[in-house]
Amino acid sequence: MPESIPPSGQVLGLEGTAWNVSAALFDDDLVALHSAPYSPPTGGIHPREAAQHHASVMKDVIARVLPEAEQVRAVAFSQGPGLGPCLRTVATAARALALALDVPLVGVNHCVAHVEIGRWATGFADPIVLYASGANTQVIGYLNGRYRIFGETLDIGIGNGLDKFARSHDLPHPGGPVVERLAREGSYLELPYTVKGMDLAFSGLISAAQESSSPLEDVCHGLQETAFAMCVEVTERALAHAGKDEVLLVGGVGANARLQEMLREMCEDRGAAFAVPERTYLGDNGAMIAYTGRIMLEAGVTLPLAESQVRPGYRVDEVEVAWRSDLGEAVRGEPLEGGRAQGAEAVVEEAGEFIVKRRVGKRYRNEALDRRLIIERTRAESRLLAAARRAGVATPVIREITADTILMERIKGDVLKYAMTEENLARAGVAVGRLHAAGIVHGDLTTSNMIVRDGQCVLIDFGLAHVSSELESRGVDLHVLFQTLESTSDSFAALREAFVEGYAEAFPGAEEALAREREVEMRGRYL
Ligand SMILES: C[C@@H](O)[C@H](NC(=O)OP(=O)(O)OC[C@H]1O[C@@H](n2cnc3c(N)ncnc32)[C@H](O)[C@@H]1O)C(=O)O
Ligand SMILES: Nc1ncnc2c1ncn2[C@@H]1O[C@H](COP(=O)(O)OP(=O)(O)OP(=O)(O)O)[C@@H](O)[C@H]1O
Ligand SMILES: [Fe+2]
Repeated sequence: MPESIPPSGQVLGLEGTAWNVSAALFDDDLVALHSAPYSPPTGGIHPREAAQHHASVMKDVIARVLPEAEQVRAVAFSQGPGLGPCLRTVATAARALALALDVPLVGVNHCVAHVEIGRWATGFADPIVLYASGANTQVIGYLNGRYRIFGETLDIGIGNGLDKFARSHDLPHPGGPVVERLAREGSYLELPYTVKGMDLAFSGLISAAQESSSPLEDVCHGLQETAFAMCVEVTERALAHAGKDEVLLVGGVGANARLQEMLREMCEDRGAAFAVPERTYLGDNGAMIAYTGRIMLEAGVTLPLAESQVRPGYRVDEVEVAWRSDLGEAVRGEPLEGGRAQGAEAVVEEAGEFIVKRRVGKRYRNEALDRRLIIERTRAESRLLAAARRAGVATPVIREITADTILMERIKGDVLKYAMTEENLARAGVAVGRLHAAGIVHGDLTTSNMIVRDGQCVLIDFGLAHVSSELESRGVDLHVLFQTLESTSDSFAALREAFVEGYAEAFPGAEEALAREREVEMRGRYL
């Protein structure tokens, strides 16, 4: 390790987690950037072949940017997540360079780098981030020194899904841009829509699209409308839940004009700001690693050689964000402020002892899909609120229902997200335990949807609820809640334990469901 870091100069950044080998130099601004993308001759990306490609072009890519450097202060590299063989190739090059130049190494989390270059390029301070790429689909927000995952895909990344779909129709790789082009010529087609709280799942949608016998343009159109509406819905839910007012789109799929348009419309309608970095900084690139390496270096974060092994499953929330001095805007605002609340789906208005919950049309959503979701969810909500009540779960009493509106009892109490005590979590555990024991799954178990009144946790917002005694549905239900807890509280472990106590008390099948939750959690930690 070098004695001291040169006080000025550039950080060299190396990216190569998957398809792109890219090197860049960054000081106060981008100084140089060069990339050598790998495109598989057939099929998708083969990790070992990609790594061979990376090894063969690495020297040239670095040689293209290095002459632009006056003084290299550090070598930053993508330490993970990504494909093991590719990561190892890049790490080897980075170590050799750092030794040769006698400068420190900086190990950058690839997902954090997507977010940081996005903040740099757009000037956003504290956004909710939709990170939509090949391997990842996550909704991320910053709180208390970490980037937290509010929600993410429970199976595959959206980009890989689009690529897989394209492959099944013998379309070239990457599939995303091809699907986008074809979708412009097609019209809407109904496909499965899967959202669970702030999480989502794409594999059912991709399989259905692959098996459809409708014209390819229509399938592409339907696929985009469905997949992107799911992404925008969970982003809006995170925005409403976290009380932030900026949305940043990053990752390769962020290049899609339709996805950008939908997010922009959602933000306009909510009064939030929306931005997307220019194309160069959206997909994998060396600039994001060089830039993030630089801000990490300035915060004193370097990586001893002995600890520089790659981390294929490195999660964004494992990184201690030492370079941000702010804490991030904590969950704020009052429930039903001014007698009105706007969730991700509905407008809720106070009416004396009642509230009126009306599901409003979403401008970003295809009209047919919009209508279908509003009707399905209003119907599910009224039916399952009542069923849960009959099973002894505290829920609001319903007074009147129309196709898009429910008039229900107003629950006067503390919304759990503003009252996260162990005692209240134990009460929430009892409520969810009773619900699961009755064969009902909530589908949107966030702390915004629980109100503590008279020592009891009342469950609201049953729009995504369904009847199910499947272990998987229960596991996912719990996972959605735990993820929300983890993303908004620093005392996650204790709160979770308190919840588990209440849950186990009320539900004989608790142990099995909790075991499945852990399995679901591990599945999210892919790559
Ligand atoms: C871990 C890392 O290696 C990985 N990288 C990655 O996925 O590459 P990225 O450049 O962020 O995104 C590539 C994906 O972005 C999609 N894509 C590119 N242009 C697109 C477009 N116009 N519409 C939809 N998808 C698009 C491609 O189909 C491909 O699946 C990641 O960030 O998850
Ligand atoms: N019966 C009720 N009594 C009191 N407050 C309520 C009631 N129903 C809803 N609210 C308030 O309105 C907010 C939004 O309601 P709800 O969660 O039902 O809407 P949504 O649009 O489905 O939300 P989401 O963003 O979770 O999809 C709640 O977080 C809560 O603060
Ligand atoms: Fe990426």
